Amino acid sequence: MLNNINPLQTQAWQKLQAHYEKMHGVHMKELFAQDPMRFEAFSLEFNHILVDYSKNILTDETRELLLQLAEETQVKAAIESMFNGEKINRREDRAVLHVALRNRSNAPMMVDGHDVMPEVNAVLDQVEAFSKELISGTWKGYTGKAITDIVNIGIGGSDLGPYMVTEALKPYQKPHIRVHFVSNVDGTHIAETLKGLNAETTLFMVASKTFTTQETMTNAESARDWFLAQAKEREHIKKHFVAISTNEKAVVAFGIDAKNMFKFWDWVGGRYSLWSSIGLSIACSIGFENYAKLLEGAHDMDVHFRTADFKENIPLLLALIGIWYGNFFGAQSEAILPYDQYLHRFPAYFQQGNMESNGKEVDRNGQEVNYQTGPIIWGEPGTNGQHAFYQLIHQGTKMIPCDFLAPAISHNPLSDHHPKLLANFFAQTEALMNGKTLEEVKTELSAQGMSAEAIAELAPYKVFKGNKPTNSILYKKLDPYTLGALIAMYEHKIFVQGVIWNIFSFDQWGVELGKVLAQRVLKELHDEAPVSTHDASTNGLINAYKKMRKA
Ligand SMILES: O=P(O)(O)OC[C@H]1O[C@@H](O)[C@@H](O)[C@@H](O)[C@@H]1O
Repeated sequence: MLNNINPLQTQAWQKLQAHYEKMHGVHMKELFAQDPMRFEAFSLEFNHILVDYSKNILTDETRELLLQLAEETQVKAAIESMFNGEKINRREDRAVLHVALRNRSNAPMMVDGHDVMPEVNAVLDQVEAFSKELISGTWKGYTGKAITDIVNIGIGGSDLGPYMVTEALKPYQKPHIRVHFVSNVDGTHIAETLKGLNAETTLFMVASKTFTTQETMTNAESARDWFLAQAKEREHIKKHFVAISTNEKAVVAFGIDAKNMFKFWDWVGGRYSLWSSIGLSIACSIGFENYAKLLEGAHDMDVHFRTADFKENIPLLLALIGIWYGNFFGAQSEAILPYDQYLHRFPAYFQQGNMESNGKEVDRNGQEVNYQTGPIIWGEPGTNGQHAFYQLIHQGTKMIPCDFLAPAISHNPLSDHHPKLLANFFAQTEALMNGKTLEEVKTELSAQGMSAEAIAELAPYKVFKGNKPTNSILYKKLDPYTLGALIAMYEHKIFVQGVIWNIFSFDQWGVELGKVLAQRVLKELHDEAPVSTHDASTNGLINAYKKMRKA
């Protein structure tokens, strides 16, 4: 079971607090100057993924104390509880076993005393068979034509994962199958997606764990209307709609053949579900063999996470570094900056992964925490971000620890693009670390022939303090295996942080409020009469909306 330890009560926390007093004035430049082996001491490798965490404000002692924090908060036992299928999602009384979905060793994984692997494998077989039929064109639409376009309809975990992965693995996509994602209840999303599609050759995947989510069901109904406007017969739905869900009753009620339902289980959290049949769109886009490699990469990272010594445990160390900045330096956010265009949805994916998991203020005793929990996650691909928001990272008043990710080999080695991209990747972390002193700026400006007066005026603006922490994650090539490993790495980082913060990472009660409120307001929007049931602002806005629509 999970511990119930307030991290502030640990000895390690007290020691880290004292250690922080020593460390917060230290410049990383000094740490590099003191230790020529710093890169070797603070970097790790995992199957063609190099994680360099040496550009952080930490020493051996910091690492030891952080590792002690992980010991004292019983992270090891928590990892075992997850892998052993214990109900660590306690407020929903569920196990947390997405690791079973990618358990390529096939060793038994137990939930409620039974091995889930046979069911997991059965659904994977179903995914494999279906994706093969679809890709080979054996699966035919209602007029006998092969499918050319897949539309995945889902939101949150039923959208972000498959969308991110299919974008990331575009080089592996089967060219004759296009995949589209519709998530927003804004009718524009589905309307624009359906433009140019042909009902005869389009297959909809309605992806929803609950099969009750308003956005998804509304989009699915509109997709069905669009389809039936052309196909006419309801009977044809079964050739063009499949469902991915845990709710068979609702799937059948929608008109989807139970045979075309791909199930998963309540022990798979939405934001951890791309490894389940929610990954069907991925398998149909890149082929099952590639999807299996994605699972394999994640599985190998799982094994690393479960078995590696803490000092060499990549997800664990990344988690501890995050805690070091969030809880001691007061950093509010973390940026994920992929120097890999294919990963353009990766930050958005982990925005949900991280913020829905660890955006919690109540601990495992039901008490409000008196320390910081989950960070704000954001980011955009480099080099675009450099020309947009890096200014604040370099010279703003906030500390923003950044993860830089990049492939050594590009899928698109056009002329000098990749060396230029990677030059930026290396230069940025170096600049963020070193900064530029006033002296350096002055020397530079005077070499340009500037007058002493002009230098005095301009120089302060050109100073970079540096000492901005970064992790550099350099991988050989973005293939399915590597992507699987990278995703699992971040998932486990989030898990460790939740354990240490003594919060429940696998529920998401905070999302529920909006759903309930929107239902109430929706009823009022269907009525023409002005409303007076809310606060003055909300009443004013709703009534203005009603008036604008009439005018
Ligand atoms: O897959 P369904 O059930 O449609 O849920 C979709 C999403 O809904 C949100 O409210 C959250 O709870 C997410 O974790 C979830 O992924």
